[in-house]
Amino acid sequence: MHIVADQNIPALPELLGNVGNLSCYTDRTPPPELLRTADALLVRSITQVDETLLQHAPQLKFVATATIGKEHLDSVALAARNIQWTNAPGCNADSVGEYVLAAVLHVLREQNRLNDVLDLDVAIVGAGHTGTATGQRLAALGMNVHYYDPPLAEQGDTRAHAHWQRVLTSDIISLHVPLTHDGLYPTHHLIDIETLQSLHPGQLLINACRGAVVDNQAVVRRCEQGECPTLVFDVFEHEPAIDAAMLPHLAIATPHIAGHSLEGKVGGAHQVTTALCKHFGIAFEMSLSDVLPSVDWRTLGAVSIQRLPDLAELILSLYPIIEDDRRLRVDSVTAAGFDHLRKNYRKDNPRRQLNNQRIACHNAAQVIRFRQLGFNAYQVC
Ligand SMILES: NC(=O)C1=CN([C@@H]2O[C@H](COP(=O)(O)OP(=O)(O)OC[C@H]3O[C@@H](n4cnc5c(N)ncnc54)[C@H](O)[C@@H]3O)[C@@H](O)[C@H]2O)C=CC1
Ligand SMILES: O=C(O)C(=O)[C@H](O)COP(=O)(O)O
Repeated sequence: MHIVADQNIPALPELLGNVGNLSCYTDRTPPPELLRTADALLVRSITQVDETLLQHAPQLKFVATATIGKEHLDSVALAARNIQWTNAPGCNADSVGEYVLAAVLHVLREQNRLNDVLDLDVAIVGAGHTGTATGQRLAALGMNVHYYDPPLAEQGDTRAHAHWQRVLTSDIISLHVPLTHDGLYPTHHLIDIETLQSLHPGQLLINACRGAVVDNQAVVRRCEQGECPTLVFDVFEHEPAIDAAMLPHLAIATPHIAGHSLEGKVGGAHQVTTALCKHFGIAFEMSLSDVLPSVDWRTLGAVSIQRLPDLAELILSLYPIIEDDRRLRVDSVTAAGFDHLRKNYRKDNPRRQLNNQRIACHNAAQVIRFRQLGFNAYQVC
């Protein structure tokens, strides 16, 4: 079997072992000479799998994306050729949760508002894998988290509501929806100029889902009026050709790396390998921990969860999100620079998740809160 894969999907040589011959491509689109003999194709979110690509792949039987997002796969074109496909649901949800946690702590610290957390309302827009991972962490800080998700509310999910006005009046609004253009609740330009006009400087809007969920031109227009909300964007319309005019208005801007912890990326690779083997009827028994590089465990004494400055200091020392912002502003405002930064994201020092940090706690309540934040917490006598 010939498997063609994006070179930036980690651990594939170990995972695929003897499953087939692996060829990797480095650009956004795999070259036709590789596609010609491909039986399976493994991609990331930057590869458009559409009729143009499929025309070059007459033998293709299976496509998987090692990402949560799947709008880059043309399901109609794939179905027309009877090609099975899948994404990797939830693979990097904890990574996104940690990204938003770090972003919120950074912004509140800069604004001298860390002591206000118990008064802050958080609207999570989209209560799926990434929204839930994010909401859990912000609730652990003591914030009042609610979930706006009309499709889930309709299905009777009691966590979810459908009150957009409640979103607009929240102190923090964090977006976690797929990019959709049709259906009852399309998300393309969900945040438009009208919405942006209604937000004020005390509010924080975070986009770590897809760029086009927010109208980027409207952001520039809104910010030029002044008195705009604080903005944190990991994703942009028209990536990798982002609108540089937006950057000065963003408190944190990063190159679509919210899901790029090593655990998130290797998790995606593991999920697509499992799906590929299942599709072709091949036995596959490797677990994620077989391929995830181990870390040197560190045991930290629990900082008091009530002392937010200490907790913020700890989390931001483990994931200094502002370094990702600086790299984008310095290196990557061109399309080539943006892509380069993503491909080489922390190559020498991969971002590891907080569950690699052991926290010694003195009571059960502390253990629960630290675990909700994502740490590997345990109780000492
Ligand atoms: N920046 C990054 O690195 C990453 C970005 N993403 C993006 O985040 C998106 C969400 O990921 P997950 O939470 O894992 O997806 P999910 O499929 O688990 O959850 C999405 C939720 O959004 C809800 N939803 C759909 N339309 C909505 C609307 N108009 N208003 C409110 N809620 C709506 C759905 O009912 C669902 O519960 C992905 O589709 C992907 O595009 C995901 C991972 C990493
Ligand atoms: O999972 C998703 O959806 C994402 O957006 C990824 O985390 C980032 O995309 P890739 O860089 O992995 O294509």
